[in-house]
Amino acid sequence: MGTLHPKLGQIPPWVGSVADYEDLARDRVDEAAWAYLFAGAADEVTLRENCAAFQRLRLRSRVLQDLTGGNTRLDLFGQSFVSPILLAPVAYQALAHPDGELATVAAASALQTGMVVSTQAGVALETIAQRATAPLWFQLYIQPDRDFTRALVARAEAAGYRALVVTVDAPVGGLRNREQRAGFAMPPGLEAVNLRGMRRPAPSPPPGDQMLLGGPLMAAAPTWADIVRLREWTSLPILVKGVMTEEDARAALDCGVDGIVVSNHGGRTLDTQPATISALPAIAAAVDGRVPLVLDGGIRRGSDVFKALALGASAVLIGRAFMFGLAAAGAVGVAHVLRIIRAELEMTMALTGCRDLAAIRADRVSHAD
Ligand SMILES: Cc1cc2nc3c(=O)[nH]c(=O)nc-3n(C[C@H](O)[C@H](O)[C@H](O)COP(=O)(O)O)c2cc1C
Ligand SMILES: O=C(O)C(=O)c1ccccc1
Repeated sequence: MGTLHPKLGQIPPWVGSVADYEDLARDRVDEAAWAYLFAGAADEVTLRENCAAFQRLRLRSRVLQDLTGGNTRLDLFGQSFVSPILLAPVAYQALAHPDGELATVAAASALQTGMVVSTQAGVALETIAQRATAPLWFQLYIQPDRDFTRALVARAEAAGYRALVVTVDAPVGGLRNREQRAGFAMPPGLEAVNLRGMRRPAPSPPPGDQMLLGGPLMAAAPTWADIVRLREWTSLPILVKGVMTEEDARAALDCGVDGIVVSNHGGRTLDTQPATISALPAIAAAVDGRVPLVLDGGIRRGSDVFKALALGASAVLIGRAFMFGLAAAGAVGVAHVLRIIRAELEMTMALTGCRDLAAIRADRVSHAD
């Protein structure tokens, strides 16, 4: 976590966009933590493409529309949200700012924004819930110890979490060369407190020609059968996070999920996957409105949120965007980033002639030629 930057928390007057917060954050976070927090896998093709693909889309504005009574309200699983922008699950937020998840939940509460809390949070899920006055969802990594996993789900339910977001795209951590080059090591004192007391698989014997496949990690990795079992463990809505193909969207529907998060983990796991916004239309066509879709990856502007909604998402998660705010200025930075993206979304809606989220349809977006 290093030493505190002397200006941590001060926000200069020129800061007005997520990109500005990125500049500020880069200045205020030590290099190794920066590499951990913001790197992508391998050559970072997907990391860049998530953003670039939004920038290739063009808006089609309709003018002189009646915008009376305009709003960004959203109802999902019977829960009401003031905007379709939720905070993505991000592990170990104290790497960005000493207040970590507690700063994020304060900002989410102040702005009535939904927050998805990571299994790998550095603060107990119950403590975060006690601080929250906005809807919380719990991100679940299914653990090798399934009994422990079941107890974790029960804890989240008891603490008042209102949905489970099961991340399925990272049975093994991504290869992040930028992080390796920076020599990142987890600082002492930061741990996955929610997983304390869990049995861990014995370390594997020295491998022969097998390094990963055939080892204990992969043998314990979740499968679709675990999603079916999860359905029996909880009455909470279940979303699977990390779907990038129509085939997997159909498999998720077959398991009875309540929602799908179209995500490539922000380009942190498998590099050279397409941008999420490029994968969305085919997935939306396959799902055909049976469950809501949530998209994350590359959202840095309110116009990106708009494009995701136009192409079939009901809501989006932002990851790095709020983490830039957290790293630069703690809770105030997260709240400011949320205000910025929300204001940009409202302006985009006003200027494209969309009074509410239902008006944001595919005809408002085209591909740049
Ligand atoms: C530092 C960091 C830690 C993350 N930790 C988790 C996690 O614990 N669980 C999870 O499902 N996704 C995790 N993610 C992925 C995010 O939930 C999200 O999918 C991604 O950040 C979206 O892309 P964006 O950062 O471009 O908005 C993490 C992302 C970052 C940048
Ligand atoms: O870094 C990540 O993206 C992530 O999801 C994760 C998973 C396990 C431990 C820490 C972070």
